[in-house]
Amino acid sequence: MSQNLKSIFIDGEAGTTGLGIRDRLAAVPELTVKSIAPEKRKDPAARKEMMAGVDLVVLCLPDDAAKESVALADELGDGAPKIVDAATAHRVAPGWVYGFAELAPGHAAKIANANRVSNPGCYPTGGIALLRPLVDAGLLAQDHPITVNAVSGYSGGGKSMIEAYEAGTAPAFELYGLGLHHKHLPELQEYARLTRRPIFVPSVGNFRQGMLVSIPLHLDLLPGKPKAADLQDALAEHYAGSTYVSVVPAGKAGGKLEPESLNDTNKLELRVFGDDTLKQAVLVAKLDNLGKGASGAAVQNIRLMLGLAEA
Ligand SMILES: NC(=O)C1=CN([C@@H]2O[C@H](COP(=O)(O)OP(=O)(O)OC[C@H]3O[C@@H](n4cnc5c(N)ncnc54)[C@H](OP(=O)(O)O)[C@@H]3O)[C@@H](O)[C@H]2O)C=CC1
Ligand SMILES: CC(=O)N[C@@H](CCC(=O)OP(=O)(O)O)C(=O)O
Repeated sequence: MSQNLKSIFIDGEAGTTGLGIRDRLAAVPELTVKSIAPEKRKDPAARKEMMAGVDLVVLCLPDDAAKESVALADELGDGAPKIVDAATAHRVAPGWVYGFAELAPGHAAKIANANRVSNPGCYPTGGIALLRPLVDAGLLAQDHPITVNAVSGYSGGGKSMIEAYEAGTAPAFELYGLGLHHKHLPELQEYARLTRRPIFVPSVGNFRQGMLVSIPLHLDLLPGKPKAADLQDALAEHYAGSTYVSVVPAGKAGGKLEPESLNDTNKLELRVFGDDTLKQAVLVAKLDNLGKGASGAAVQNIRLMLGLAEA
């Protein structure tokens, strides 16, 4: 085995996101994954010892456990590994870089130079990807009243939701987050650069993985009254040359879109459906909630942070 292999510990390796990252990393010859004995996976001392011996730790844990792991890493001082946190815990926290490499020019370099990177939530990945370039281009006012609707496969809810759907005890389809305080709102608002809190209506359906995030817009309420093509052009310009994010002409979709075609990839597709006569448009992002929405993005960030070329 080469001396130059970089080592990674996945804290929470047995969970949905952890397993997805482990499978993806198995295909990366420059990296080796160090695993903890199953009976010690919740033992803080054993986790700290693992962290001391690796270049990077990925946290695939509930928020409280992720915060505990960061405290354990802090105790290692200069010997602390780099951290990618897949939980929600540090997504708008000071000192952390948000792990959406395509956010803005130069952002991938910020991730590459960071010691602590928070992996984005699945829904915000789609919402921010659609909104941020339009805000940056001046096509969308920061205080515009935005509504984000989304549907996710049930794997987005982790082990317990997967078990409920696979046991047949969960509903075929469900709206949730109707208390208007979904945990993804802070990062969505912050990294889309919105000054007005968006309304976010997520839903989950009886399919394992895949996701659509959609944002309706009245074009005559936007600065300069753009046409749908202007929004598409701005997105296409922002993502030109991107390996994983593409802007797809909506005409090909025939007014319909299903959520599963990007499953098991790290891809994100953006579309602008519109009717200029009606002065209306719907922006839609499609991604795999377990891919670009979780494990795929984590591996993209790990590669950047450990100096590996884009896969
Ligand atoms: N599923 C998804 O699409 C996404 C999830 N995430 C985030 O990733 C994190 C993990 O989610 P997900 O993989 O879905 O969750 P899962 O419930 O599938 O997995 C969580 C894992 O963490 C383990 N765990 C819990 N507490 C501790 C602890 N104190 N020490 C060590 N291990 C612990 C669990 O073990 P046990 O089961 O034995 O309790 C389980 O193996 C969450 O913060 C989630 O928000 C991020 C992006 C997408
Ligand atoms: C269907 C479902 O329940 N989805 C999860 C989000 C999954 C996800 O990606 O959120 P994190 O990245 O923040 O874990 C939810 O809405 O809480």
